Amino acid sequence: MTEPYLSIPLDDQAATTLRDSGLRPAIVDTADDATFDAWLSAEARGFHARQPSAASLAQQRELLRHRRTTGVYDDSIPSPVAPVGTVSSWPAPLTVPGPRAVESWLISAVTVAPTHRRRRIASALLPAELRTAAALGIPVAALTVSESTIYGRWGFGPSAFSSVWTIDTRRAGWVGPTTPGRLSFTTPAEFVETGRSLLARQNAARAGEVGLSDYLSDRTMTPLEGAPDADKYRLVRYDGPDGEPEGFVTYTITEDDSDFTNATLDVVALVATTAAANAALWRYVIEMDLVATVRAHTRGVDEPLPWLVRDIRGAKVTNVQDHLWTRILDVPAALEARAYETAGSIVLEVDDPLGFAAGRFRLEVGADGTARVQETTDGADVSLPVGALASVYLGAPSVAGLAAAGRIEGDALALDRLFRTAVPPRLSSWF
Ligand SMILES: CC(=O)SCCNC(=O)CCNC(=O)[C@H](O)C(C)(C)COP(=O)(O)OP(=O)(O)OC[C@H]1O[C@@H](n2cnc3c(N)ncnc32)[C@H](O)[C@@H]1OP(=O)(O)O
Repeated sequence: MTEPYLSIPLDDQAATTLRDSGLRPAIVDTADDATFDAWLSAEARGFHARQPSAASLAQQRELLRHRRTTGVYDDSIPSPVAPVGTVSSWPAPLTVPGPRAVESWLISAVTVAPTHRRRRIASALLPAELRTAAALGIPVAALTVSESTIYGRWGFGPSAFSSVWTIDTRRAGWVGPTTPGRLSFTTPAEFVETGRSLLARQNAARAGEVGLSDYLSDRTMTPLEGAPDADKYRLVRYDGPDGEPEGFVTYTITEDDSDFTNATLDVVALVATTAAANAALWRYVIEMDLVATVRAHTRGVDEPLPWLVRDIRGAKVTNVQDHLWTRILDVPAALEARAYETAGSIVLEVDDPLGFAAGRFRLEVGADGTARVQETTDGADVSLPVGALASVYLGAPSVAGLAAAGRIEGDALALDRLFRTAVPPRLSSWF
């Protein structure tokens, strides 16, 4: 049986707008290899990536067929087979504070050919994705972004930030705990099912993470066709003292030909379902012989590394940036889906020019942290645009900054007390 999200037709409004501009939007038949290959190649071109090889196209066809795939075609150009606009989307659970899960609409592969940029193609496609998600009854949309200046205009807000680390291994030194488990090399072939289930467990336990498709899970363990350094991938698992798997790290090492002791280790993914696994895997990479520098990206902003090393300045955060962006489409469903760490009541006035989330809502949180949300005519305690609501939705400490910027008006402290969580949200993958 076809999933409802795959059979839902093209959004009428976007189709009309694009046709009025001489373009032809279409849902791509991902079972048709030639059409799908042209779409995949156009997407790669849109991100300035290499033209995918035949092997890469075959792999992507296999792994990405489950996505709702949209192309925008310009039949007036000499080679109209390649779309001039692309987007793909699919439903997945988003972990919210509790931890609990809310159904979300993940949007990816948003590209417009440089030859057709700034003709409002993305402006037709993005609201169409939101209407499609709303029609499916999905209360939240989410994406990871190439640029942080694009999606705010459609009501998205940055909801989880990520950090990049550069560790001088000799300076940092290890003072973290000695862990009771066991490390060993493995291979994607023997570990993939275990790895997938570790990722699922890790991600279900942390607000901001999403449920990963096999494609997204597997690329944390095994390089995709054509990935640079594919032959350098190493995969090490950590099993607890009872022999149960608790995490893994995938990494590459690049040697310095002029100095054997100056190699750089790049962490592809470090996945942990326990604090012991997190510590053991960090220790493993930091204490690697011949490695002077360890680099890791897409970590949480609360990574415990500074407390695990002897010299805090040997483990530097070299970047913190917005990573997960969410868009609330149904305020009661989204806010009721998460848990809250304190009881209370607040009336929110939400401004949403696209209409999905606009209104005034009373959020009442009981002693057990469960919320009830209803439309109300009571006076608002707080007024905010839908993008600001997205930025506080998952518990990030963003209220004060948004209030300072004038984007949250009213009792910001009360909002912060209710929404903020002790552990900030994190998304440790790209989609
Ligand atoms: C979830 C993801 O896939 S993230 C990946 C996003 N894609 C990329 O980065 C690939 C390279 N960029 C592109 O393909 C295109 O520039 C896109 C998709 C970002 C925008 O497509 P376009 O069709 O040119 O955008 P469109 O003409 O609809 O412009 C809409 C608005 O966004 C603005 N805008 C478009 N691109 C950008 C940008 N890169 N940065 C900031 N603003 C932008 C436009 O100025 C316009 O603003 P306005 O509504 O205030 O007038």
